[in-house]
Amino acid sequence: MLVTIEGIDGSGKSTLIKGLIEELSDISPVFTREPGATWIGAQVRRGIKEKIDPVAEALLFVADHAAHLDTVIRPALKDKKIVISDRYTDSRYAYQSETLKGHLKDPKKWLSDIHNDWTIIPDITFLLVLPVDESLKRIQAERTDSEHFECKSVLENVQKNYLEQSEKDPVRFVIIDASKDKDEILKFVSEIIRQKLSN
Ligand SMILES: Nc1ncnc2c1ncn2[C@@H]1O[C@H](COP(=O)(O)OP(=O)(O)O)[C@@H](O)[C@H]1O
Ligand SMILES: Cc1cn([C@H]2C[C@H](O)[C@@H](COP(=O)(O)OP(=O)(O)O)O2)c(=O)[nH]c1=O
Repeated sequence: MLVTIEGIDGSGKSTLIKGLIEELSDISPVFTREPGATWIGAQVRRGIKEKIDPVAEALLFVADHAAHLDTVIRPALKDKKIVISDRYTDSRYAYQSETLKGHLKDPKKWLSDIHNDWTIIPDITFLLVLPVDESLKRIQAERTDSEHFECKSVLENVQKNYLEQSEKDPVRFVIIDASKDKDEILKFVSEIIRQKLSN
């Protein structure tokens, strides 16, 4: 089973994942992430830092996804493992629909077409939703250097793109009010994963 955790920067994904590692230790899921589970992911981070061309950056994210499927996701699913990924394809649709604006005629169509034949759709996606001002406050509280995605206007549209995605696939998406207490979110998410497993 493939579970993905999505949301804008600062929405609480890493915190939730840290909690799930403990909460779900009895069912030993494979925890992974995008970008970064593969060596290509390391180049993606370099690309973000160096503010490379948005099309090049998008293609690096897609290449990282292809390598991630090949080296982590497919083998784990084949072993009947539960896979939980911190970010996945919905991040691409949400963020690169923004960054590719003005560079491609129809970024959303391009992003959908480029994944279509080969990506693996998650079984369930938890989307952490939070007012952008709150997420920026959380990020500023803990980080010195911010990435080019981490600004109000971009994150407002990124969150809109996420919600648009969730409306297209209401069965797969579970919307989480990320302003709730982290332990309450953790309890809710781990219970849903267990329920889904027992179905
Ligand atoms: N439910 C929550 N309520 C309040 N603060 C939170 C909550 N979840 C995470 N945080 C804090 O917000 C900041 C960003 O959380 P993080 O999990 O790193 O977000 P993300 O991985 O989505 O960028 C951290 O300082 C974290 O402690
Ligand atoms: C996976 C992915 C991430 N991103 C962005 C989201 C983040 O701002 C940045 C780095 O991701 P990440 O390391 O998850 O940062 P954070 O912990 O702040 O969420 O890359 C994309 O733009 N497209 C993608 O496909």
